[in-house]
This record gives sequence, C-alpha cells and structure tokens, in this order.
Amino acid sequence: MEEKLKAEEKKIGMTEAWLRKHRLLHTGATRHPFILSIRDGTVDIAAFKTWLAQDYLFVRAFVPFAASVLIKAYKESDDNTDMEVILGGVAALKDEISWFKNEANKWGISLSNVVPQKPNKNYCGLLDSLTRPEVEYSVAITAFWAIEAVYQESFAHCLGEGSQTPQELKETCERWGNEGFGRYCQSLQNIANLHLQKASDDELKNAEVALLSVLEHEVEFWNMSCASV
Ligand SMILES: Cc1ncc(CN)c(N)n1
Repeated sequence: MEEKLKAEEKKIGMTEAWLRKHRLLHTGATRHPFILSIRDGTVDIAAFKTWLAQDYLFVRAFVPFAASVLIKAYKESDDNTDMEVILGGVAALKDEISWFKNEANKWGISLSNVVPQKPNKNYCGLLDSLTRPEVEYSVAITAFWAIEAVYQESFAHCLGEGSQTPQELKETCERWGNEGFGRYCQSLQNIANLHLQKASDDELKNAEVALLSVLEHEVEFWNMSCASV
C-alpha cells in the first residue's frame, strides 16, 4: 500500500502517518474547547461534572474491550512484552474506577443514578463492536492506543506551560497527563506500528477506519459534556 511505503520512507510509523493525514480531526479531539477551557481556567464546573459522570460509565465499558485486546495479544502476538504492556493498562483500570467513585463523591455526584447520554452510548457501541473475536489484533490495538492517547494529549495540554488549570482539576489532568501515562501510550503506539507493518491492505483499511471512528467519538464525547450545561 502506497501510504505504508510513505510512512516507512519517512520512518514515522503508520499511526503517525494517519494522524498527519487526519490532522484536523486529531486536533479537534485533543484540543477541544472543553479541554481549552480547563487549560485557561474558564471551564464550567457543570460541564466538568457531566464529563466526570459520563466518563465513569465509559470506563466501565472500556474494561471488557481492554480485556479483549489482552486476549488478542496473547493469541496473536509473538512478542510477550505486548501482553505485559496491555495487562498493565487493564490492571490500572481498577484503580481508575475507584478514582472516579472518589472524585464523584468529592463533587457530590451520585454515580448510581447516571444515565448514559447518546454520544456515550454510541461510543460504548463502538467499543463493543471492536471486542468481537473477528476484529484483527492490529485493528483493536490501534483503537486501544488511540483512545488512551487522546486523553493523554488532551490532559497533558492542561498542564503544559502557561496553563491556568484550576487547582481542583489538576489531579484529574495529572491522571492522564502524567509522564508515565505518556510512556505507556508510546509503548501502545509502538506495538500498533509493529503490527500494522505486517498487516494486509484490508487490515490497514480497517485500522484506519477504527482510528477515525475513535477520534470522531472523542469529539462527540467532549461536545456532549459542554452541551448539557
Ligand atoms: C471518552 C474517553 N476516552 C478515553 C479515555 C481514556 N481511557 C476515557 N477515560 N474516556
């Protein structure tokens, strides 16, 4: 495939080549007005609370998807370290769910009454479809990396130089914006690139579509948080 050759020529890997090709959408997902409002300190706390409650439901739906990627890594990868990187991610989700519960408590949100909004339901539907056994490992790991990387890039931006993120939101931003999470996302990207190098044209097409779907759903998820204020 021509794109694959170009990526190899530039030594950037398939995922980076796709992010450059779909730069506007990638920027839309990682520099959304909701994120920019956290960074400049003008965020509407009601929007933040909506995001928090909805994301708790999303993370619960993310667990079985992550587990399915783990199974694919075990079955389809000849590199043992793939499985260990993904296992680390799966294990961290337990702590993440507890963090959401604590945080909701702090903000006076009752998570047992939260109903998923349409964009959240749609995104969870995508996760569910990517959990199917017939979805290739290269496709699933590309989506998995993209989901984690959007949060890493978004929240790291809220902590970068010149940011005016309110003190009470800094812990949230640190959760995904810290360097360790950045290194984890880099490892996922390296795994995705290695498998995409060996992928058929059909798989490449499916992986690019999965990446685009993730970016689109991320934009919708941020939109949902702002819209319900
Ligand atoms: C919507 C969404 N996207 C990504 C993540 C990072 N796991 C998340 N918690 N929520």
